[in-house]
Amino acid sequence: MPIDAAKALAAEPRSAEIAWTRKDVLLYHLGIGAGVPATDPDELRYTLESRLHVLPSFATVAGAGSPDVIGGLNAPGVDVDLAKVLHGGQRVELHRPIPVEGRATATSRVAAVYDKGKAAVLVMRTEVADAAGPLWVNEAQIFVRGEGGWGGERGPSARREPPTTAPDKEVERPVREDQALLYRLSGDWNPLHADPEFAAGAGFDRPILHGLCTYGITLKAVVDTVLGGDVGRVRAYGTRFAGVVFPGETLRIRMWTPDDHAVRVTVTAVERDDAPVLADTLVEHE
Ligand SMILES: CCCCCCC[C@@H](O)CC(=O)SCCNC(=O)CCNC(=O)[C@H](O)C(C)(C)COP(=O)(O)OP(=O)(O)OC[C@H]1O[C@@H](n2cnc3c(N)ncnc32)[C@H](O)[C@@H]1OP(=O)(O)O
Repeated sequence: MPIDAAKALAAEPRSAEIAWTRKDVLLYHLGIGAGVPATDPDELRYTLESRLHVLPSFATVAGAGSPDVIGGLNAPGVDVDLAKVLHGGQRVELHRPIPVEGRATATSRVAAVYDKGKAAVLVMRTEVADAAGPLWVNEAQIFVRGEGGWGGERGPSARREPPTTAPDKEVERPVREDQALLYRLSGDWNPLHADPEFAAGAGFDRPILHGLCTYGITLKAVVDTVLGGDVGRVRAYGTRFAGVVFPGETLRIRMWTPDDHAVRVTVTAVERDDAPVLADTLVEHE
């Protein structure tokens, strides 16, 4: 059985030591499109080690590749075909700003397994702490096509309507043709994002962008547009991946600021009649 929900949920949390350097942070920032224009002082805080601040979505890649971290798919009771996997959603909660380099312990477990009939949704939760205390919590929702139907709990519904009022801010962000090739160097080597044959086997005309790359591009746009470029103001950031992005497309990022502590966001693909890309997206901030 590819997903044994009972076994996955009963498994003890697993811990792994993770570490990251300024170089990892710089590479991540380039992978989500930072540094354009290269000499813009506002960009240098993402690209120059002497001025470096860490975009909080770096939490999703810090320590990526560490074999004991089950935030990826190596969890007990989970044995799925990578070609059936899509990233369904992501939430990061920050306890404090992420240091530009660090060592920490990541503790991961499968927090929920939902049976959507034609698909399964796995919820992977990872808590990260260093010697000074808790740093962040990651929760990833992983959508596994063709794996439902065992009679399990259906879980919450993802269907919600976007805001109907005009946004307070709107920006466009072009996605480079080689964005996924850069982004994957931060640790997600899934061939779905680079290998045309693998992508075709998964049902796509060409490789698609990592969901977490769109996630990072969007958070940077919100921080730069609404939060005065201050990454330290972000408290939490959640989204649902509502549709694929192809490298080379343009993202339209719309922002609503209903109060002093939240930014609601939608992201659409401009060249495909504003097809939804990110939905149910909220940045909570100071
Ligand atoms: C650490 C992190 C580990 C990362 C692992 C992943 C590795 C990465 O390399 C992989 C990626 O980056 S993939 C790229 C990013 N993701 C995407 O592009 C997915 C985009 N979304 C889609 O294609 C569809 O919304 C799709 C296909 C997701 C759903 O569309 P439909 O099949 O049409 O579903 P629908 O009929 O609308 O709904 C069926 C039930 O599922 C729930 N649901 C829908 N979208 C969801 C989503 N995104 N996440 C979670 N649940 C979702 C619906 O609510 C519905 O359930 P219910 O009937 O109970 O409401």
